[in-house]
Amino acid sequence: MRQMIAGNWKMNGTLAGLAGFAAPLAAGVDGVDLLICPPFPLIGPMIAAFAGAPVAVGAQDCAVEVAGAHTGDVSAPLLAEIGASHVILGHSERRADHGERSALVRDKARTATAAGLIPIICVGETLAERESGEAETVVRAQLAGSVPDGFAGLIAYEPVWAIGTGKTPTVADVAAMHASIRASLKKQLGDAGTAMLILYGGSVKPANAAELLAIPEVGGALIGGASLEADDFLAIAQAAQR
Ligand SMILES: O=C(CO)COP(=O)(O)O
Repeated sequence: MRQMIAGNWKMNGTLAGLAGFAAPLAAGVDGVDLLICPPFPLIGPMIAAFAGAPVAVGAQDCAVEVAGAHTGDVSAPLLAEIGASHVILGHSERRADHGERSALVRDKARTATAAGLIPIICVGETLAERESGEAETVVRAQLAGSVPDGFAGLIAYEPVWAIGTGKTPTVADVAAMHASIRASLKKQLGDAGTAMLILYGGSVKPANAAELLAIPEVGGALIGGASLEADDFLAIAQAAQR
């Protein structure tokens, strides 16, 4: 299966830095889908910087409503209109910082899909949940709540304790979680759940990418810190399975 290497810039990046970031990535990486999700104001300029390059540009969130009196929110139809292809939904930082619950993530996924965006729904357990042996139960519940019927998008498994910490789960733990997510998706979505890409996210770096990306049912990576430097992002993409 063709893997996707996606960057989540979070609240990082500058307009001044875009051209320097885009140039080394402009040729793409054969056999691998590339996506960068910068902050909202950089989406349009990044699409322009990657014009003609095989690199998609997406958003990190969208509103559940399509338009109206929602100060500070950004609508999925507008994101689609300016050329965004994907939208990350339910990232643990949005669940933690903005109180986003799974039901809202599910409704945002419906709105995004209707607008023509491809959602990437994030799930993942906290350290306390992992240490108490509840990781798979927590993630199953997040999937049941966040993934709408008929969903056509991607899932990203991001253990909260691995994000920005330099810690990663063991290969066996990633394999077990991705197998569990696959089983949930098949149960919820039938055939559509069989081929859906399940990305791994959390401290993916050039040094550990090959090992993580070779794990069965890992369909690619969602990368925070290491997506900010083109060389690191490219090195991770080159480690992807083809
Ligand atoms: O949250 C992440 C991507 O969405 C992962 O972030 P890091 O790669 O910085 O750990």
